[in-house]
Amino acid sequence: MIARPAHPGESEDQAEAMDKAANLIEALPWLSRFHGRTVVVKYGGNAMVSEELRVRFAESIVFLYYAGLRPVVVHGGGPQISAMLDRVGVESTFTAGLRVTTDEAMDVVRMVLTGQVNREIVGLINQHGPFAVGVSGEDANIMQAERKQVEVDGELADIGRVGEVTDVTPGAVSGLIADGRIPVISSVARADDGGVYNVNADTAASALAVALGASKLIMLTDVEGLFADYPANTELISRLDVDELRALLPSLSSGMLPKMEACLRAVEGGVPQAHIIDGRVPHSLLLEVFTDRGVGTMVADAELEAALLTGNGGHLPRTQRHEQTAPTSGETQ
Ligand SMILES: Nc1ncnc2c1ncn2[C@@H]1O[C@H](COP(=O)(O)OP(=O)(O)O)[C@@H](O)[C@H]1O
Ligand SMILES: CC(=O)N[C@@H](CCC(=O)OP(=O)(O)O)C(=O)O
Repeated sequence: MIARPAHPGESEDQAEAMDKAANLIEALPWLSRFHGRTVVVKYGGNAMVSEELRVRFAESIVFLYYAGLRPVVVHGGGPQISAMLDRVGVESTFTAGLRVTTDEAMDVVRMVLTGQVNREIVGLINQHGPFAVGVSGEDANIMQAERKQVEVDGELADIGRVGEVTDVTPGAVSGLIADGRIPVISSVARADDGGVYNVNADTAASALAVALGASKLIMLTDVEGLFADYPANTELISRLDVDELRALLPSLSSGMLPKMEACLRAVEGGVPQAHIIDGRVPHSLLLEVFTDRGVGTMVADAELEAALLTGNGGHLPRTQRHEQTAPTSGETQ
């Protein structure tokens, strides 16, 4: 199928070939900008619900790798954990978008994330070559955590074995990257007392992106991006800066709260761009990295972003491509 009618004197085959070439060459400035850069990709459980999506995701990661970027995958698996908890008859609830994790539930979380989901992602990537190495956030003390305290209606609530990342030791991950591998990391961490903690995968990805000095954090989920006034209004917010995001945070709920907090922390921690994209769209990752329009919601720091793009002939379409700005918090709920 061709994207435009053939010009006079041009065959449909020629028109199709020209379109393909134009699509490829559109990637050139982005290839040059992100060559050799570390990109942390958070793969959410809702974006891995079909075999087709998982296979396409692995292809996108390998494409980034061959294109000269250094992808690091940090994955969740919330729906997969919930399904296993159901199967073994352990109840679980969520508070502020986080799973209340009993000791019993923690065993299941660890088994599903590190033993099942991690293995599957590694296996799919390695269909293309010996690239992916799976690790848990516990390995080599990559992620250390302490028990997280959450405030609910002005009171501190105990949500069990949920970890707040206190420290990231990225050496083992950097070593894998330097060895030409693609690290695939599950969001489980250990605390000083030796206890194992369940870390929200958005939070884990953000902490790793900061510690690795990543150029981008990209989170795949099951919506187009951040909606202005969910669920009443599903108008996509394409771009927002950290001040706009700070103002918006108190109005956010469920899964989007940890996600947007994670974006904020990443950008505050020096990552120039953090994105929420629709993981249900095959290869949305490639559309985000390699096309001028991008997709989803981008949180960016203008100064860091300009520095990231410096040295590329002053061509800054990425700062202009997300034209819509965020509403103020008063407009959102
Ligand atoms: N403002 C919002 N914009 C978009 N999605 C929202 C918003 N508020 C809550 N959500 C919910 O957040 C979900 C994504 O978070 P989550 O289920 O934790 O995904 P993942 O498993 O990918 O981390 C969406 O499916 C949607 O139901
Ligand atoms: C504390 C907490 O909520 N941990 C998450 C970890 C997995 C995760 O974050 O998975 P998604 O990215 O698919 O949501 C959980 O138990 O579901």
